[in-house]
Amino acid sequence: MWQAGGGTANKASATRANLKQANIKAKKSLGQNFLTDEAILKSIVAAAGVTAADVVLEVGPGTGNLTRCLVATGAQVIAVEKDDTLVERLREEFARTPNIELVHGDILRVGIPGILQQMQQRYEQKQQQQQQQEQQQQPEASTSGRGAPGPAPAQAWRQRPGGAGLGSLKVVANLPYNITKDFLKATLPLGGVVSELSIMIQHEVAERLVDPTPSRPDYRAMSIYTHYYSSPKYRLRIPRQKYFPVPGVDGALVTFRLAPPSKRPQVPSERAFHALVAKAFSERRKMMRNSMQPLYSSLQVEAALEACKLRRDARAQELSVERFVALHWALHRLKAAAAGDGAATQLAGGGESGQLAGTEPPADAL
Ligand SMILES: C[S@@+](CC[C@H](N)C(=O)[O-])C[C@H]1O[C@@H](n2cnc3c(N)ncnc32)[C@H](O)[C@@H]1O
Repeated sequence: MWQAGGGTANKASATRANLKQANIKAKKSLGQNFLTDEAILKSIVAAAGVTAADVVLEVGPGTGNLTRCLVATGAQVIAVEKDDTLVERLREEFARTPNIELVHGDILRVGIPGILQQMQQRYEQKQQQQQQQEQQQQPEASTSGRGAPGPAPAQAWRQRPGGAGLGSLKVVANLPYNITKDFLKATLPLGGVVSELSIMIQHEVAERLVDPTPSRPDYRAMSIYTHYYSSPKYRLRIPRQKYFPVPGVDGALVTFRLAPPSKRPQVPSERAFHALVAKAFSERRKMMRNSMQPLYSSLQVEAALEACKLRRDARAQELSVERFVALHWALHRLKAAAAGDGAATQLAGGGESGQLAGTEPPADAL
């Protein structure tokens, strides 16, 4: 167990000494830069608005510095760690802490829906065990006057508002920088399951993601993706010296309030919409009428731009989320008119069957 850990006391500043004593080297491949400033850790928890009523998912608890602060709020914490050695240490430290569930795994592989499923299974297993215990103890309890045993730890998280975390789950994480984009791509569309993400990301990336102003030199498809699914806010800059080992860049805390599906801009098909945006930005210097094939012909793009009162020579970086939405509808209507109503319904159907064939955004287009 970490010398300075245990209970709710946090000694993040002792991280370096603890790692050295345990002969553990921070792994660059897992983005292991641990936050060592207790005041900043507390500010993060405060900015995330974590209370005892919350269910919180932490990605990458690492040496437990942020985890201890989250646990101390009384919230039910689910912490997912990929590193074999660190997860064992965390298991030792939190063995007797009722409001935390540790999961050994890769968040990008398991995903948040997978984690919630695991929690549900753990809950059901513990419930079964509890029932068996109750049956065994019944004769004794009736003679000694003792009541049934208290709730199993996993039961506590289920009893929170939002049941099994649905709709109210908060994600708080000092994310490894190398998974930021993949994590956001997978998690931003989970509004309705997750209410808010409060995550530490690279300062420059944070500045870029929160600013929805078209024509910035670093305005790109990921900006549209982020603002389509969420309202992001830059909360706090974190100097690089507050981490161990010290990374080459500053960090920043950003909160993303996720929009549930009913509150997002309505489009004929979300996948087709993001494919359109990715394609438009894939050759950002080109006019869109020249960069959209094979999804749309130049003539279709020109007609749609005109219908949206946009210039015929418009480029992707000039368009806001709202204008992309309008363009998507205009293109959809043009295609539908050309193909007839039956095809229009297919095109707009949503879900797997409602997508345009071959329109999956390229992995790095965002
Ligand atoms: C930047 S450190 C943050 C550690 C700690 N939360 C802190 O603030 O000091 C990132 C943590 O995420 C873990 N990690 C890296 N990739 C992961 C993944 N794909 N799934 C889950 N954990 C991951 C690392 O092992 C490391 O513990």
